[in-house]
Amino acid sequence: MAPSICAGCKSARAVIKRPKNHHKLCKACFIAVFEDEVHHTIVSSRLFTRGERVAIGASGGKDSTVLASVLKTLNARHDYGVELTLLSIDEGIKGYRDDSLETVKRNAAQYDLPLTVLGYDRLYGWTMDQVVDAIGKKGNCTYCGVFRRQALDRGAKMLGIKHLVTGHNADDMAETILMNLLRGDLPRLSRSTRIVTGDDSSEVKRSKPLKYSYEKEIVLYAHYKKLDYFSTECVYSPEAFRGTARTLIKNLERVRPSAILDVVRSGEDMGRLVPGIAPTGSCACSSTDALEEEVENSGCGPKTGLAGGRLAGLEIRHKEHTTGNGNTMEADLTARISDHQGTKENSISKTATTVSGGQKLGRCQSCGYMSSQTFCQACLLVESLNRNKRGTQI
Ligand SMILES: Nc1ncnc2c1ncn2[C@@H]1O[C@H](COP(=O)(O)OP(=O)(O)OP(=O)(O)O)[C@@H](O)[C@H]1O
Repeated sequence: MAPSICAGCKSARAVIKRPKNHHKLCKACFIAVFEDEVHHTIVSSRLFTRGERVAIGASGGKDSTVLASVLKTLNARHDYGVELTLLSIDEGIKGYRDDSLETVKRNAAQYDLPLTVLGYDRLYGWTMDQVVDAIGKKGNCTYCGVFRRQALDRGAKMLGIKHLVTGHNADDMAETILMNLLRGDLPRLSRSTRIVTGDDSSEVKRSKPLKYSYEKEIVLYAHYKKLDYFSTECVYSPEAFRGTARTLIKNLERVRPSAILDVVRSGEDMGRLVPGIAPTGSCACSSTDALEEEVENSGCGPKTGLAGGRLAGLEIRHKEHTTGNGNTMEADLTARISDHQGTKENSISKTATTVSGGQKLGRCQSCGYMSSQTFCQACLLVESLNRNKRGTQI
C-alpha cells in the first residue's frame, strides 16, 4: 500500500493519525497544528494580557510539562508579552512527587524558567504520606486536593502573581462534566466547563489553556518534541467514580474520536442554560462549592461528594469543640501554619464580599485564606488531623 501523504503540507509522508479527528499528518504538521490550536484557545478566550506574570502549575507530568513547553514557544512566537514561571507543590509523597519534582527542576533549566517549590509539610505541618498513615488511603484525595488548591494559590500570591495556568486537558474536562451530569449537579457542571475561574476581584485567577487538547495528542506532542516528563501515577490511586468516568470516556473515544470534544461542548452548552450561574469570566471560586469543584477538577480529589459531607461535618464539629470565644483551635492552627501565611495574611480582612447564593466571602479566621465559612477547608482538615493525632475523638 502506498504511504499516506500528510493532509497538512500535502508533501511529506504522514506518520500520525490524529486521535482528535483521524487526520493523517506528518510530524512537523502535527506539532504545528497542536500549537496553533492552543494559541487559538489562548487568543479566543483572551487568556493573557501583555505584561502579565503567569505561574504554570508544574507537576512534572505530561500535561503540565507540555503546557510549559508550549507556552514558552507561543509566548516567543506570538509575543504575548507574559512573564512565565513554574510553581510546584510538593505533596510529600515518596516514590512519586519527589521523583516528579526532579523532572520539574530539569524542565526549569531546559525552558529557562524560574521555579518555586512549596511543600505541604511547610504549609500544613503534614505530608501526604503522613496523612495516609493517619487516615488510610480512603478519602486521602480529599485532603490532597484541598491542600493543593490552597497551596497553588498561596504560592502564586507569595510570588505576587495573579494568574495560574494548569495542564487540565479535554479528557479531564469531559470526565468532570460527565461526573457532574451523573450526579445531577448542573450548577457545578456549568462552573466546571469554564476555561477561566476567578476574575479581577479574586486573588488568583486560574485558566486551562489545554482545555481542548486531547490527552493522547499531548502524549504524542511530548513524544515528538522529546520532552522530559514523569509518567508514574500517584501511588495513592484515584477514587472509583472518576476512574469509572475516565473509562467511559476512553471507551466512547474508541468508537467516536470526537466524543471527548463533544462532551466538552455539550457541557458548555448545558452550562449556559443553567439559571443563576454567572456568565464565564465571573468568579467561580468564591464559594465553598467552587473550592470543592476546583479540587475535583484537579484530577484527583473528592470524586463521590465525600468532601462536601466530610467538610460540612468538620465545620459543625469544629464549632462544637470551640470554646466560647472560639479562639482555642484558632490559636493552635495558627501556630502550626503560620510559617507560610505570615502576619499580613493573618490580619483578617474585616470586609466581606457578598457572593452568589447570598454567602459572605470573607477570610478564614485561622489562616486568612478566602472562605465563606469561619474556617477554610484546609484549616478544618488540618485540625481534624491534629485532633486525631492528639488522640481526641471528634
Ligand atoms: N504538585 C503539583 N504542583 C503544581 N501543579 C500541579 C501539581 N499537581 C497538579 N498540578 C496542576 O494541576 C493540573 C492537573 O493535575 P492532575 O492531578 O490532574 O495531573 P495530570 O492530569 O496527571 O497532569 P500532569 O500530567 O501535569 O501531572 C496539572 O497539569 C498541573 O498544572
